[in-house]
Amino acid sequence: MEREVLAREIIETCLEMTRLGLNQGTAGNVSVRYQGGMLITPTGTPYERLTESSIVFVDAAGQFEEGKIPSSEWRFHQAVYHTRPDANAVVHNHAVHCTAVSILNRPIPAIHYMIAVGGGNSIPCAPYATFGTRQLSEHVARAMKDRKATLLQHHGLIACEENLQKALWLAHEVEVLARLYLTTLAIVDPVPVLPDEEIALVLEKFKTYGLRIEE
Ligand SMILES: C[C@H](O)[C@@H](O)[C@@H](O)C(=O)COP(=O)(O)O
Ligand SMILES: [Zn+2]
Repeated sequence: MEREVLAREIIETCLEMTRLGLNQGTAGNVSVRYQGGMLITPTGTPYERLTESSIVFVDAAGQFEEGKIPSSEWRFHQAVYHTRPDANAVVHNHAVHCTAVSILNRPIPAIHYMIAVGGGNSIPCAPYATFGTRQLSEHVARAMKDRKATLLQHHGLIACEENLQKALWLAHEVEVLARLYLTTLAIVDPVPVLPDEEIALVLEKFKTYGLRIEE
């Protein structure tokens, strides 16, 4: 796809993320895999101010275009693309319920069968490291080796998918799971969970069932 079209899709994804209540201020960032590297949102820029020319190309070596500064988190986006060849889009946000669970430093367990959207029986919580660091990107790579989403301790959420629409959809689903988890956790701890065999069955069914949107 042409760079300008992808840049517009990135901006639409950012704006939709805010409309869905998944983000606030300049928190979060969005990227797509592009020409061996990625196209990514610039650092510290309110989404409503973004234009196609604000989007930054970062190459495989981590070099970026002159005169533009990519998201401070380009390293963990790059780590996801290395770790997950199936991912073409990455979304990061500070959604309130995901971030609240991350502060408790807990994975989201199999409280609902939709946990399988993340590729397993839990949404993990990657250990804390300062934002923008190589250490954080290493934690992300480890957590997302066998998952499409992870919480970031004391920080937020990352989700990846084959395209931007699906990555945003996944981020929204995980936020719903986090909300369900916190709601039930206020009543009982540990929260009842589905057995691994049931999640394995749902994972199998999800191979042919999922979000259907026209490209
Ligand atoms: C401090 C940053 O907000 C950090 O939380 C980062 O992870 C983020 O969400 C937005 O940073 P960028 O504007 O640099 O993408
Ligand atoms: Zn962040």
